[in-house]
Amino acid sequence: ILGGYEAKPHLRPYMASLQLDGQHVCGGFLIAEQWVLSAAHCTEETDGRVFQVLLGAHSLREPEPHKRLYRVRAQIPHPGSNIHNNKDDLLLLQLEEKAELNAHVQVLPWQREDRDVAADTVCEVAGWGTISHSGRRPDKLYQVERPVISRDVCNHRTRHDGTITEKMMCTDSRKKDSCKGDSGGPLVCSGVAEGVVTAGSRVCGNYKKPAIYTRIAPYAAWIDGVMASAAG
Ligand SMILES: NCc1cccc(Nc2n[nH]c3ncnc(Nc4cccc(O)c4)c23)c1
Repeated sequence: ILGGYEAKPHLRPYMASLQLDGQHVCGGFLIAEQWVLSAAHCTEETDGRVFQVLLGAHSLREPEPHKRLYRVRAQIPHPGSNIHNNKDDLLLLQLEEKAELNAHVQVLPWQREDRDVAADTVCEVAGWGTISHSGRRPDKLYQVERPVISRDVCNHRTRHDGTITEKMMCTDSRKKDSCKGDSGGPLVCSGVAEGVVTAGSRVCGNYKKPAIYTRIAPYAAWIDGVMASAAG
């Protein structure tokens, strides 16, 4: 997160850190007791290894009472996701067991109504991604507020030049922005997850490249289907 600030500990109890060998790779969030939603691009450069999911954390390193690392039973990228574009950039992770819910570990409601969030709506994005252009990685969860910008503005030829589909949304990226390692985290508007951070052009903090999020509502049937089929 660039231009943000340290989050109040455990006020975002849905936040997940997707890790490999104890290293934070991507964000994610709890959408059901045994399911985390993240971004399919997070599995690139992992050469098929399975993540572990850290829940209940504020600090990545320090011991905290409700922090717990979960094994993943299955990683299911959206069938339409690929390495060449940002389309369908979603990843469902089934935990080996149901997460133990408490004040520090909670499910985040996600938007099922497929309607655009109005431009200028201020939403929040949080993560353990880089907090400087030099790539400094925080130990603690950071967050930043960002206004939604319209698809038309985001698709302007000087911005993302028509690549933003109706299954994506954008926020202003001037100075304050998501960045490397924040992919997979939720864009939260009025307490509801509306989008999932996707790296897009990978640029951070440049107003000419607004941040791109995969909208969740268009994928409700896929999410429900995967959770139902793997249940039990
Ligand atoms: N704001 C959009 C967004 C969301 C999520 C991730 C990303 N960026 C990145 N995703 N993956 C990456 N691998 C290497 N470098 C990257 N960006 C980077 C890193 C240091 C300085 C800087 O100015 C930009 C990214 C960008």
